[in-house]
Amino acid sequence: MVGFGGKKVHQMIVDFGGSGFGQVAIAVAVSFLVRVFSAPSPALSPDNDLYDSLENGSNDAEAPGAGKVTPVTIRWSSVNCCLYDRSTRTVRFLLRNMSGIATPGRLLAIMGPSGSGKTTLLNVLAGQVTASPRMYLTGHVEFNRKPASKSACKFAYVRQEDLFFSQLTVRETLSLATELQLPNISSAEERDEFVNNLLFKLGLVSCADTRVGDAKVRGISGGEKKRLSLACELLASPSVIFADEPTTGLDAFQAEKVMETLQQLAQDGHTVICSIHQPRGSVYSKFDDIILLTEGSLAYAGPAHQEPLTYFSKFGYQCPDNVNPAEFLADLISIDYSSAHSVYTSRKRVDGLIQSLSESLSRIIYTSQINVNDLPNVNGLSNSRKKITQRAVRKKKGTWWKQFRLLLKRAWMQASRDAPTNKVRARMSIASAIIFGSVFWRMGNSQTSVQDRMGLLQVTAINTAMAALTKTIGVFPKERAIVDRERAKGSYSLGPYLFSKLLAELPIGAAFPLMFGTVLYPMARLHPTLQRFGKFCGIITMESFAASAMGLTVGAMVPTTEAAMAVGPSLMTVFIVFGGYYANPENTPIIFRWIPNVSLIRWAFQGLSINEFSGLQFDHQHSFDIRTGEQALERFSFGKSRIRDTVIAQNRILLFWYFTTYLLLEKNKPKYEPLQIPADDKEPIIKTEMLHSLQVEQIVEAPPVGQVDSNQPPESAGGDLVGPFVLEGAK
Ligand SMILES: Nc1ncnc2c1ncn2[C@@H]1O[C@H](COP(=O)(O)OP(=O)(O)OP(=O)(O)O)[C@@H](O)[C@H]1O
Repeated sequence: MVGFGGKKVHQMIVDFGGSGFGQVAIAVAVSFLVRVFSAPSPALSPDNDLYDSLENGSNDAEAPGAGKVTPVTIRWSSVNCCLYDRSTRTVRFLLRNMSGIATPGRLLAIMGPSGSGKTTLLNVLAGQVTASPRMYLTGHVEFNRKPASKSACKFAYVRQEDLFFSQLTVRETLSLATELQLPNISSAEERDEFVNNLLFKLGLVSCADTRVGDAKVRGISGGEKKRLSLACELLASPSVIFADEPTTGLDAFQAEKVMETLQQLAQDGHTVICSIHQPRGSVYSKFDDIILLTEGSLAYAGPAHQEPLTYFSKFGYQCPDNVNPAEFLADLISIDYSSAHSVYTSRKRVDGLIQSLSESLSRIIYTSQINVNDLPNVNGLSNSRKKITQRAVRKKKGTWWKQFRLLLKRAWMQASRDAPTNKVRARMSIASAIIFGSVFWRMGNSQTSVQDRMGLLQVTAINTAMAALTKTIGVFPKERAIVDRERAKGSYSLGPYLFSKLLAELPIGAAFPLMFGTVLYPMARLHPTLQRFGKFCGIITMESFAASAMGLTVGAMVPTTEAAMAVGPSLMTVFIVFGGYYANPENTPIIFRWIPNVSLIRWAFQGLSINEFSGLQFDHQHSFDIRTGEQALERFSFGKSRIRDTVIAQNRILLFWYFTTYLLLEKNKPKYEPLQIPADDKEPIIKTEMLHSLQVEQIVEAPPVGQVDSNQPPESAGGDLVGPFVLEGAK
């Protein structure tokens, strides 16, 4: 049997496990530690096949950091995405009969009004449609003529929301991401050169040493954040780059810079697909191909520039001179909701365009072939990068310790540099100590001081726990989104992440309870010895960490900060009620009697009480008066307890919450909807369970394609259609 601190493990279990909870906590803690200390676990990847295959690598794909860009052509056809609405019992088509192609070396923009399905299409192509029982996805998506589920190519997905650790500089962000994702670049010089090249390529040199920043502290600009997102995604040398509305929220200059970067990446051999709402003229001119979407259907797909204008002019829609083509196209495919008449006419126009395109797509003319040999096969990241990549890069993640070291460094930078948050926490700790100290000013040894002391120790336990809990749930859901993204890339495992987080936050997390104790202790004149003061601070520090760990669990359980803010304090209220002061468990129904054993407030209160009351003498007049601190402890059923019990219990609780966080993060990792192969390409399939609850006529299509008045000129355009699509390979 393994010895632990001079004791046998089984003996410790017996010691801890006086209660059932003790044994369960030991069991989960041991399995947690076993898991955490075991060899690095495989990267966690989303549950879809495409992602799995990307993660596992294949013959075609290079290992991370390989630097070579394998040219990838993406084709998709008959893609339908339906959403079932239980309340109205209708099915809505978010995407209807989508087909298209994206080729290496070209920048494809998906344009359309808000809600037209741009992000949904991008997600389908990236295999990242969030799984939902109400969603159904059918169609074919191929990467280099292999079904997406079987192909293996590396792709990057730059999402609308840029998420970073706000206290790191641009260079530090990239450097740490490089170390985590490309552990085989071991020399610091090589890594620096690699990062410098990325900074140069993405136009981030001028802000390389600026902190990313957040809402509290201004950092780099929105455009620079977007380019930093791109730089982080480029580390893995992706063949395909998806960018969801990369210009949203940026001014015209920044938007242009971002689009210039994407254009450059396309010219370097990547297949670049971005969604964009309504670009200005100079941005539009950078697109090689465009897809126009309206209400989930295709209105145009093919080359950009003049071609769409020529195409629509055949239906009588001429783009006036000096009008931004992107604005003209956006207006053409939008429904005008300003009046009933405008809705009618614009819908008729849009339906006609959709109908015309769906007819012409069945006769697609493949006018050009992309010769992949003409494309640069290395994405221009400099000779050093090529040099680095010529080495066989086999390993995907660093060792457990390397991951731990890097994550610890990052967590420490984030925690120690966050001056605004730390200042607020310090002020709050001191302010609450002053308030409590003023209320319980210089307590004496009278009989009434027994109650005062108990009250003060209880509010101290509650205040410490609430402060730590709210701080954690305020920031963790956002951090979790970053961690989910990084883990999906296979950068690291959960064990080193959680461990490094705990360790990095120890010194700073301990500072605030210490400040609180230093101010409160003399003000309230608690048990006046240095040793008791040390124990007081130790107990509340430990409680603060246990409450933080509980905050992590709440943050991992619910999707947003708002939800966490609702759940966390409610859960804590239960522990407050059973905190040792308000309710005596022996008087509560038997089903609640276990709660005090898991209440971090109760354990803190118990420890603080023992620390305070042991050895105290009280003034007394009557025989029933409390004479000693020990008698006071007896009244609260703490007579036989020791401070050691608190220490053990708080550690047990902390481990329990960390373990639960681990499980929840594993369980709640993003899951994606698989793409079903349609039985009949012409008809979208609807999940059987949806059909069971539907009348056929209740299937609503958005938009109703083909209900067009044949007398109207644009919709009647017939045999002379220009096949707007340029697809590779067919003749
Ligand atoms: N998981 C989902 N559940 C419910 N509705 C959804 C879901 N995904 C997409 N939708 C709906 O599908 C439509 C298309 O959404 P999508 O985000 O693809 O549009 P978009 O063109 O990217 O819009 P925007 O330009 O405003 O970002 C929207 O009406 C959206 O509400």
